[in-house]
Amino acid sequence: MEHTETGQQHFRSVRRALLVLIFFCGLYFGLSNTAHGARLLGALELFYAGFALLMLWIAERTRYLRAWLLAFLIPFFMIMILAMTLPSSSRTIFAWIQAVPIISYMLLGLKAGFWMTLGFVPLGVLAFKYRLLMEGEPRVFIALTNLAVSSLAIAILAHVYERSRTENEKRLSEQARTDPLTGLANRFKLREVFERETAHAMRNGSPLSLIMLDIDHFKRINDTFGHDIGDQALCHLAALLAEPRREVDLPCRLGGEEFAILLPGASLVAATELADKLREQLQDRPLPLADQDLGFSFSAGVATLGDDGDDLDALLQSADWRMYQAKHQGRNQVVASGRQAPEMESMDG
Ligand SMILES: Nc1nc2c(ncn2[C@@H]2O[C@H](COP(=O)(O)OP(=O)(O)OP(=O)(O)O)[C@@H](O)[C@H]2O)c(=O)[nH]1
Repeated sequence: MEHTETGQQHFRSVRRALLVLIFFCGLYFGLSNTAHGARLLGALELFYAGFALLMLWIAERTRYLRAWLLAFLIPFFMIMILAMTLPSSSRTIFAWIQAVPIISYMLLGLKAGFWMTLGFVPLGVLAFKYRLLMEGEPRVFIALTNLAVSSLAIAILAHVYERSRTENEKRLSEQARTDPLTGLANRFKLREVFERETAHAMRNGSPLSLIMLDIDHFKRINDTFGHDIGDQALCHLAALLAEPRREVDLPCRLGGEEFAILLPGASLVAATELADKLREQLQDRPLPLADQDLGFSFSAGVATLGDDGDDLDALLQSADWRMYQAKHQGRNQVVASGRQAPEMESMDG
């Protein structure tokens, strides 16, 4: 199941609604069955009304929600099917078979929803057949077909709905992590990947470095050639940064004409060499325009995990300071040493 913020909110609202519904149904049927003498069934239904209330409370607190939901739903469906086979229960109880796919997909998501539906809907249909035969129903086939086909239709709809919902959510979540102009990752994704890669680097004692780069005199490009050509220059550089190297490298656009590349496994020296190589490649590869080639350059600062800080902000700060140092020294160059992030300086000094 997706774990985006919107996905979590959707899942939470659906879960609350279904659990509240199960609570009220359990309460109503529990009381009514008890009043009509079906004490065991009534007691089980009242128990489940209480369990649904407890689940509402647990769901907000547990780290093992999926396991709790399975522990809630599997006996719930088993009791439902057991109730169907009892001669004392009303035959209309079989309408609940159709709720199995909805409850399963909405509470458990696509995969677990599919397996729960596949397990319990046929069981419910079999229970219905048993009940019809027990009661000497003359038109068993047509009654069974009605229940099986309507349950299948609901199962298919629940599956298609849940699949397209998760796909849409995935697409939206990808969009939120992508810079719309260049198609590179944005700051949000950089932070996400940084957290993951830092944990990995610290576990394995491997290096991790960051290059930050900024196009030189970009305002001049905009002013001279227009904003559209400025955008083309940004995309041109983005394409160069995105050229395949190692799969773990993450080029991203931080905003405006500022870019960064996260380099898991790369030392400061290796990252500096890469920044310099990219700088030379950009010089050899100007942006082709209709009547001329537009050459431009960038200045870059490089920082590395550990020596320049342990979090992204510290690394960005060091790399940013060095990048501006490169600008002051005449632009079109890479700086990999000099002032560190303030907390690192105070540790050193
Ligand atoms: N075309 C285009 N321009 C942008 C975009 N985002 C920011 N800019 C422009 O980028 C320019 C940045 O200019 P400055 O910050 O002065 O930097 P610079 O001209 O590159 O000068 P130095 O960094 O000192 O070399 C501004 O003119 C912004 O309007 C964008 O998405 N597209």
